[in-house]
Amino acid sequence: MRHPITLQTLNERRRTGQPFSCLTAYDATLATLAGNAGIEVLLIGDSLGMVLQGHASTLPVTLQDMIYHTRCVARADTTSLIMADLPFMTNTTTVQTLQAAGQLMQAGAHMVKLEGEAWLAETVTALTQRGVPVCIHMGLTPQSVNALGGYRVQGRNAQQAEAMLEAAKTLEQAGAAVILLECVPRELAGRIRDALEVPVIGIGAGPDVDGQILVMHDMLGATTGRAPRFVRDFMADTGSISAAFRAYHEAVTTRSFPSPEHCF
Ligand SMILES: Nc1nc(=O)c2c([nH]1)NC[C@@H]1CN(c3ccc(C(=O)N[C@@H](CCC(=O)O)C(=O)O)cc3)CN21
Ligand SMILES: CC(C)C(=O)C(=O)O
Ligand SMILES: [Mg+2]
Repeated sequence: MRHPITLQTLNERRRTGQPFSCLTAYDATLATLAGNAGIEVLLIGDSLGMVLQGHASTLPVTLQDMIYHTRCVARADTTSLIMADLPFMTNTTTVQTLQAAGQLMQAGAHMVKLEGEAWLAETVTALTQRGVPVCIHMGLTPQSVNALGGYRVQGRNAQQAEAMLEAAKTLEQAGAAVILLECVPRELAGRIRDALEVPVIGIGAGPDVDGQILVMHDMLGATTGRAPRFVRDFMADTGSISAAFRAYHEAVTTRSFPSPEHCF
């Protein structure tokens, strides 16, 4: 029997300096192929609002949408760790967040991911106390695209960088099991990683973190419009979906992805 990937696996990878790979997945077939290629973490991302549903942002995605896709991925024949995003505005109170997270866990997630910063500390503790491991998504948080004024790199000035570092420490103290950093300067991501004990996953955050994640469609070359700078098309030099997944896993675990052109 194959051993499942757990939080303990990710902690061990962090401790031994062996990066792990993560990918979004929204359906059972591609989740199975990604798991077979060795991808350690499968995220049911609310990016599905854009890549599956055709919306211009992730805001229209509902909890029911996330539950449906989590069920689909959870039926995959895989030992990967399954993480599910809490969609926009399902975190207005701690009670609401607990209920929404409970539904995602019952749909088959092993942990949940929430976008936000230090103001989430109390909610993180409440989830953790009830047996729901939490990943906090910081930096560019796409559910706040209207407040941020676009999909822009975050933490570029010293004051913002210090605030993000302090928030990450607060959230770790509150019980966060994993931190995910999106679109932050490479140097800041490395500093945050070194200040924490939990695994740090990056997307557009450079190589000095413990894991990497991409949206599956992007790494298969299926981006419509201009791809973000941090994307590499692994289909271009492989030619099959399974080979692209294997190439991505290999590039992440050997730290050949991301390279400087994918960083800020
Ligand atoms: N297909 C897809 N890929 C993603 O990575 C993704 C989604 N959809 N949907 C939800 C969010 C939106 N994301 C995005 C979208 C665009 C940029 C982007 O174009 N960023 C600029 C940075 C500009 C700057 O401040 O320097 C870039 O050039 O990469 C980044 C993240 C990440 N997520
Ligand atoms: C880009 C990743 C980190 C995400 O949150 C998503 O796919 O929704
Ligand atoms: Mg998301």
